[in-house]
Amino acid sequence: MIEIDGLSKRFGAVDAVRDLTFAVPAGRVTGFLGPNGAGKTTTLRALLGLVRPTAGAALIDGEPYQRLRQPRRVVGAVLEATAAHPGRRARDHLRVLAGPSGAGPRRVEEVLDLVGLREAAGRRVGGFSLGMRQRLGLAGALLGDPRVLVLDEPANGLDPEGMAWLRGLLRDLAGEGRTILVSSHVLSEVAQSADHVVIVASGRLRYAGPLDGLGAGSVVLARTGQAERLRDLLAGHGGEASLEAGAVRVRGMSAEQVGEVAAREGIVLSALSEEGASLEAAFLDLTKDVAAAQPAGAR
Ligand SMILES: Nc1ncnc2c1ncn2[C@@H]1O[C@H](COP(=O)(O)OP(=O)(O)OP(=O)(O)O)[C@@H](O)[C@H]1O
Repeated sequence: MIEIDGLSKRFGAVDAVRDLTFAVPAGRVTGFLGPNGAGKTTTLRALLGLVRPTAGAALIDGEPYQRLRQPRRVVGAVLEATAAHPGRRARDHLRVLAGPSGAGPRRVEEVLDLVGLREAAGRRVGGFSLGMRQRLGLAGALLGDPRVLVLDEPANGLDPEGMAWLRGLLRDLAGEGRTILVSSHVLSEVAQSADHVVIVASGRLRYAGPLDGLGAGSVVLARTGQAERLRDLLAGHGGEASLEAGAVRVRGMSAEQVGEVAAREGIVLSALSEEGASLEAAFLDLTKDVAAAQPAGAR
């Protein structure tokens, strides 16, 4: 179980993460999503004790990373796929890593099998493709057989077959009751394996919950000369309504319900439409103000 509790991190003038709170449940794959610069890597680094929070805490099984007794058995992480020495052979790289995690040579062979690198185990890492380095990083993270897995953009460099393999592996690992947090800036990448998502933008939380709750509820657009009045009425009926160029945009109500409220109140509608919100559209909607809000060169 991972808990991010009121986490903030400031780098000079940049608020990389602002008062972020969410939990990552065990037994599921959780996608950690947000556009570039949203604060995902900073959050993951705080979770692994690599960044000191300005405020708040990032906890694994109730403890900050520094206080875990056997950290490599509790959490496995891949933050950068290129961390291995290029001159070292894949198997040797894992054997060196295995030392501190207490894993023996047999475990090294097991993780090589798990990530599909057995054939390439005797080759130097410098000649590996990005996808192979991702697999090697994952093998290293799995050495200690950790209950919690934290992966930063693990799909980078994987071909479609590699992505399908990764999805299967993550699902299997979650099925064993592990806590799996996977970051990505592309929703479609995690949508097929994650059942839970956390979305951040500009360092702030935008959504945390089940993936199917994200696209749930389509958006209704009602065009009328009395947009402000309709908006206020709909808000009174539990709809989340906002004005948009002579129209009211509504979440949380069907087109039929919006039409009924308008008819009852004698408001004439010139158009009424309902857009089924796709996951991608919901994601873009939740993060849309970011590009405009972020000064050029902030990254
Ligand atoms: N060590 C640092 N020093 C200064 N600023 C930093 C540092 N690390 C991150 N930042 C800034 O904090 C913000 C959040 O960065 P972060 O890398 O956490 O985002 P991200 O969501 O992981 O983005 P990406 O998907 O591009 O990796 C960015 O504006 C970034 O420039």
